[in-house]
Amino acid sequence: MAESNPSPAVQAAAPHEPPHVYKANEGYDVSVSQEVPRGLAQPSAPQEAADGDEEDFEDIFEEDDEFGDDDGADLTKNYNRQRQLNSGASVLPRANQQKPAANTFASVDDQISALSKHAAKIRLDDVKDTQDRDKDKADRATSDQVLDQRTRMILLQMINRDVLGEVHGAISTGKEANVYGAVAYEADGSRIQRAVKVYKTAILSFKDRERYITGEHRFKSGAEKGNNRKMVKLWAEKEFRNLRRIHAAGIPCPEPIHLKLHVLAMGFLGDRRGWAYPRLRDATIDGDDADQVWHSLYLQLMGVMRRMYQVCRLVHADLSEYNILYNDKKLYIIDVSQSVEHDHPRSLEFLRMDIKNTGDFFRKQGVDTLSDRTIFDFISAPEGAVEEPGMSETLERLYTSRSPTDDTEGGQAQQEVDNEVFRNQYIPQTLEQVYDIEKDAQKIGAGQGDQLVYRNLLADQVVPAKTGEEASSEDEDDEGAALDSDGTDDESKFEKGQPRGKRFQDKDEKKHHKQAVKEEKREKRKEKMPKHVKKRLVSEKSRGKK
Ligand SMILES: Nc1ncnc2c1ncn2[C@@H]1O[C@H](COP(=O)(O)OP(=O)(O)OP(=O)(O)O)[C@@H](O)[C@H]1O
Ligand SMILES: [Mg+2]
Repeated sequence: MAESNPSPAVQAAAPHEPPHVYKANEGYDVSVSQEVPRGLAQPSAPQEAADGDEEDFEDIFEEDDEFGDDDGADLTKNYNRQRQLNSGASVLPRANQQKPAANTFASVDDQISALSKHAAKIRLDDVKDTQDRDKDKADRATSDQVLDQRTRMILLQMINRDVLGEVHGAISTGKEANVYGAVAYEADGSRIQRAVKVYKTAILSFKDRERYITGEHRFKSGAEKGNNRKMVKLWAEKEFRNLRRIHAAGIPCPEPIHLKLHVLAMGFLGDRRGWAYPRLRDATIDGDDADQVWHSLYLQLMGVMRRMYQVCRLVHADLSEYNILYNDKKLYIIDVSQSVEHDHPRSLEFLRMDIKNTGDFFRKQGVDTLSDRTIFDFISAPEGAVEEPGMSETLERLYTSRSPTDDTEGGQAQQEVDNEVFRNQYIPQTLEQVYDIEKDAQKIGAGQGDQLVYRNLLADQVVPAKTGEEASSEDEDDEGAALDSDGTDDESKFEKGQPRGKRFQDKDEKKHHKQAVKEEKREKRKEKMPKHVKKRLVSEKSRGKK
């Protein structure tokens, strides 16, 4: 029961709840008091205990999951399945028991020995750690990046399928994942660099990740504690899907190539010799035009955030100089496993935090930035360009339309105050969360709707509009129904690039339309068939079909 288990991680943001403590590159911090879920409370190493146990490799040799369509319902299904399995985790023998395994134990054995011929292609001693080049490499090679047997098997399988040719040492070893350099060979024998992100399957910090999953329709049933191997798999899947969306939108990021359980193969962002591009944090930008470059990088990044929001319908949720790589005046977005959809109950809070963190960084570089609120509006406004150079032009216009005092010292102090106010303002995500709806409605009525922080979201976020057809085909009152973002939200809409709801309509027109639909429904209700009669008819009909 939700009441008996009031874990902060599974609750949506309460109105006026202060933003959570944010740690760069780690996302939002959980309060120290938070209980560690059972099943996750175990020492962080070794990753897996089941070395040499064939049964433990079975899922590796199962048919690959389909990632053909980016359908939200799929993930929800996975999650529901996961939840059922987890609810009896200790008594249930194995996840896939009900399904006849494609591979018998013997064939798993055979496959393992067949793969062993590739063993020499995993060469982790070849370390290219760009983050800490001076750290004792040998040390890390022996402690941090030892692969567990399952991971090794997955990598061998990827080698066997020519997804990878060889796997080299770690580019980065972190708390939640290690990233390895790899190469693949094209049909003509040419080498391509790859990166392989291996999520750690026995880590405590994954408990924190629940907040990014809970409330998102793609993970409707909420993250389940317990079976962390499955959790990590879903987490990797989330990064893979998010990467695919971002990549498809033409935003610079690693190309998603292959995913197997907790191992994700992607395009390598780095030079031909295998050195990864530096994080923006470590980038050296000098020369006479350095200021100009920093300014244009700022515009570039704000544009990327807008495009991610409007085209991919995603908020990065851990965007900072740590999760952006830099090369040749271009920014690359990485680490998107925690990125959330529009309908996540905290997506706007995360967006605001992304704006703060990136803004802070550019301000430190001496860039004259726009206020957080201005950027928030720029990113969330449905109208306007969603590609370059249009987005940069919009930003430049925002600079010129600033009050003339803004770039003076006093103006900047004022901006800091404004930013602080904005950061503490409560942003509702749904109509239910609007604190004082009557007051806000009055504001809109008095033509002051522009003062609302969430004004750009009125069309499809706070008051998600349905199309006329959808709205009139429903029995319930439209407001109530419109509040639920149903789990069946079809992501193919996103792929076709269709606008969601009626956000592109004129505001007045929308109001009139809504009124008309309401009117129509009121009329309909008068001659509505009683529910019990309808039920009977429906069941008779369906029986007739059989
Ligand atoms: N596709 C890539 N090409 C080159 N380098 C990469 C790529 N992906 C990640 N890296 C490098 O690996 C580092 C860590 O990657 P990422 O941020 O995705 O992991 P993480 O989830 O932050 O891991 P952790 O939180 O455990 O540190 C990055 O800072 C970057 O240096
Ligand atoms: Mg990172």
